[in-house]
Amino acid sequence: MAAVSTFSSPALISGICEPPASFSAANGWKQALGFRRKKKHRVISCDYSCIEVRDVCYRPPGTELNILNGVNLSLREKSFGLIFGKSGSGKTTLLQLLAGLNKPTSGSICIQRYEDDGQPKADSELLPTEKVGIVFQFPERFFVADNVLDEITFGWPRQKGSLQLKERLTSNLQRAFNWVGLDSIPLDKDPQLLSGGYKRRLALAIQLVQTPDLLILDEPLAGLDWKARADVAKLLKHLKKELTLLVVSHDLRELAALVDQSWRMETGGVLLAERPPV
Ligand SMILES: Nc1ncnc2c1ncn2[C@@H]1O[C@H](COP(=O)(O)OP(=O)(O)OP(=O)(O)O)[C@@H](O)[C@H]1O
Repeated sequence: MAAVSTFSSPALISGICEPPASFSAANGWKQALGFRRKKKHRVISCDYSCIEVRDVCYRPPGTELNILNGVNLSLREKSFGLIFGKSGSGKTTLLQLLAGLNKPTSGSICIQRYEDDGQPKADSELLPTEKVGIVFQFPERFFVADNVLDEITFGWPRQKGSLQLKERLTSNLQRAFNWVGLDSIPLDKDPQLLSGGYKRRLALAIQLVQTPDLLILDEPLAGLDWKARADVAKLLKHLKKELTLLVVSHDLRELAALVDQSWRMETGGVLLAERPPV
């Protein structure tokens, strides 16, 4: 499976510049042939993409009540989005829709590209779920292997024909370990013997190996001591330079400084743009 980035590349800078005067003089033949000096022209393109949740409602199959009611949000690439709100308001339900674990009852979840002046560029595309990573609350409870290497490669393809994909994942692995600061941990260490903070780093690395464009985190600081919480928050600050992060959390104080956009989920599954109350 080829990794195709659905997000726009970093700002492109292209320019058509005149050569220096001395160079032009040496090329007098241009004038002889009637070439005109081109006006200096520099184009800086800063088009960007947003993940957009559009009017999404969700009602679990066989139930009578919507958990989410007309949810809208737009999160710019390589930014940090935070959703907070009361327990039971529907935050995790929304994350599950974004990760493709359930389908909205109505509405859509898309990638929309924009020109640098904010005008939409062509039609939006549905968000490809293979470009979304999700780290659940207390991810260490789902560790299955007895060493770090087996844990991180647990979901990798086992078929013989998937050599190319495995090679790509292996090269991603080193980068993911560097990103999360796991490079000093022996690969044969039992994941259950890692500290709380390092277990979270491992859970992040497992997702980062797949090079997601959007990484979703449900309560990434829950259950950690103050030092590990500070370390994971610092790591998330670093990660948002590389990819888009959408986080559900009650730990607003630690995360407030990272937030680019935030929303409160109200009881009844309504989402309102709001700064975290810290
Ligand atoms: N499959 C389901 N069927 C019926 N109700 C459900 C289902 N899944 C979730 N709910 C209900 O939907 C509501 C929202 O749940 P959700 O887990 O999304 O809330 P939350 O905001 O993430 O809560 P918390 O902050 O406690 O994690 C809850 O009342 C929950 O009981």
